[in-house]
Amino acid sequence: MPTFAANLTMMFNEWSFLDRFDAAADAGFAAVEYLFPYEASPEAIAERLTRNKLQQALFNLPPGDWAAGERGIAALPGRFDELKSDVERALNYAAATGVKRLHLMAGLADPSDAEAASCYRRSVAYTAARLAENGIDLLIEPINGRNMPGYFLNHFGAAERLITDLGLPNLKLQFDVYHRQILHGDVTMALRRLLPITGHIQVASVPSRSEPDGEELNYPYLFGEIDRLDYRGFVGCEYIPRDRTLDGLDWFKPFARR
Ligand SMILES: O=C(O)C(=O)[C@@H](O)CO
Ligand SMILES: [Mg+2]
Repeated sequence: MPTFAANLTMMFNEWSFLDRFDAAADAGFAAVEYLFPYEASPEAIAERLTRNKLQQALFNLPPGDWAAGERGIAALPGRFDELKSDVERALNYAAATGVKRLHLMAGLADPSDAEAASCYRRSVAYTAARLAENGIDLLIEPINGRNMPGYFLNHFGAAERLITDLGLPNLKLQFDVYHRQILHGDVTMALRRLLPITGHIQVASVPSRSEPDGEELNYPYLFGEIDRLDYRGFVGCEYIPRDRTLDGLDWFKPFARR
């Protein structure tokens, strides 16, 4: 049975950020993820995790100036020093939360730009090495251009090539089924082939990015496939509830912690 992590950036928005931990645990989740922890203190997050016996599945390294439209800095020339201090900041939260995987966002840049490609490679290699010293995996995630126009890492093949080329044991793929379906389709065959390099899976319905309970993808089949593949990691529920979060959890009831 997959271990689902509630995505607290998208789900449980009826509560304040820290109260979402309690709400997710009350709803039966054993793990949580979110985009960014940085507006709360590491200690406050750690306290909520402990109080609710929750595992921290994932969060992202700092993404640059998100409010100004940045979506990561790894592929952006001239930002390497900032990236290095971002890695230390994320490691501080990782130590407090016990998370074992972090996602590095690439940023908005032309994937065919040689300078961006070289910056990205250097940033990924540096971050993976620094995280390895702390027993943490680094994830990279292809993101579709409808949700994030101009995002550098917009192809599963490009992510796979970089992971294979660098050959770093703690560099892995964040396989977001929603992005995969929009970018390329062929979800099941891709899961089978890419599972050995996959460090985290995320789910949402396509096209609405809401509960994984219908529309274009057959999630009961895909959850079964994830089990048949003997995937031992987390499945992040990175979806925007159609209405109130608790009203949309019928799909999750068979998996809830009791
Ligand atoms: O957008 C996604 O998909 C993610 O997983 C985020 O971490 C990046 O915005
Ligand atoms: Mg995702």
